[in-house]
Amino acid sequence: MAAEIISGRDLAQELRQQMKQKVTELNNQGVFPKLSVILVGDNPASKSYVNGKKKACKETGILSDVIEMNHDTTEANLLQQIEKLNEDPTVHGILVQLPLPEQIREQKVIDTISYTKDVDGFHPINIGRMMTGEDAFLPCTPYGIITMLKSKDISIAGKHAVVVGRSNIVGKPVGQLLLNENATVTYCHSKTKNLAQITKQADILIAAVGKVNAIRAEHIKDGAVVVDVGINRLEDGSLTGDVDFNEAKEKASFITPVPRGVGPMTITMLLENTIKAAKGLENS
Ligand SMILES: NC(=O)C1=CN([C@@H]2O[C@H](COP(=O)(O)OP(=O)(O)OC[C@H]3O[C@@H](n4cnc5c(N)ncnc54)[C@H](OP(=O)(O)O)[C@@H]3O)[C@@H](O)[C@H]2O)C=CC1
Ligand SMILES: Nc1nc(=O)c2c([nH]1)NC[C@@H]1CN(c3ccc(C(=O)N[C@@H](CCC(=O)O)C(=O)O)cc3)C=[N+]21
Repeated sequence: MAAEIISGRDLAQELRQQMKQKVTELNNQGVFPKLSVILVGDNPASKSYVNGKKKACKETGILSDVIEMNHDTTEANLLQQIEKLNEDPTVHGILVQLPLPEQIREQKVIDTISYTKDVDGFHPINIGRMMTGEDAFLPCTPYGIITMLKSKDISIAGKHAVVVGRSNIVGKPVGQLLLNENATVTYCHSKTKNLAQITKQADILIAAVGKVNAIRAEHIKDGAVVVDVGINRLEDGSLTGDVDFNEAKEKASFITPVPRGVGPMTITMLLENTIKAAKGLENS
């Protein structure tokens, strides 16, 4: 059986259309949602992601501002810049593009962003609120994944979800959101033994590894839902995920492609979080 492909691009387009409306309504009330992105250094991949975010804001009527800082900028300088944005009432969302140069402590930066403007959902207060199920900014990639599953009426409650990867930005929070939806969740990582034996039990399999072909036919149960988060750039410049798509699509019931899968949904949820921030975290 060939899997149904879940197009993140199509869903993203549909949701962005609805968001335009929401932004217009806010504008009519004198509120102009604005995202400030800080980009440190000139990593080409980061630049390209930031451009994607800028373009998406523009399409939706959200104001955006990109602050570029030198590769050798100090941590103190960056923290000062964040404080300035924290205090600026015209700025609703703050995103510091990761990864950062090695002289800068990533966690220190995340902790400095006001949790009320933390549209990435990386601040410890938002992570804690996500765990307890209180209102929070949800991390964009995990939130996008849950939105994709729901758009296809894929039931999550009672399903065995296996997450391969345990980073703070993808693996851990996607497992938490699946748990919040009443899935039974298993995490795998680089120290996991017999990976295929565990992933083969998954009704919902999330691959967030960052390695080409980390997931192949042997890892997948017949009829599983396969979500490919990986973004790997091949030598010819093309993008591919963590899943061997051609093998997987023959076994899965649903599968997300790369590109045009989870990536566009990540950006869409960032827009959603920026609109939420403009309304005020506690009033949305
Ligand atoms: N589509 C999107 O919107 C986004 C895509 N990405 C992409 O998703 C991928 C993952 O990103 P991120 O979570 O930040 O990456 P990290 O490198 O932070 O995490 C990778 C995880 O995979 C685990 N891992 C590595 N090798 C193996 C293996 N052989 N078997 C099982 N687990 C393994 C690691 O284990 P351990 O913890 O033990 O080291 C780690 O937990 C990347 O390709 C990234 O580019 C990221 C963000 C957004
Ligand atoms: N503070 C912070 N927040 C992030 O959300 C964040 C980050 N740092 N650092 C890097 C990762 C990666 N990430 C992606 C977003 C969109 C696509 C995306 O739109 N991808 C398109 C392809 C884009 C292309 O062609 O280059 C697709 O998959 O179809 C990919 C990856 C967000 N991240």
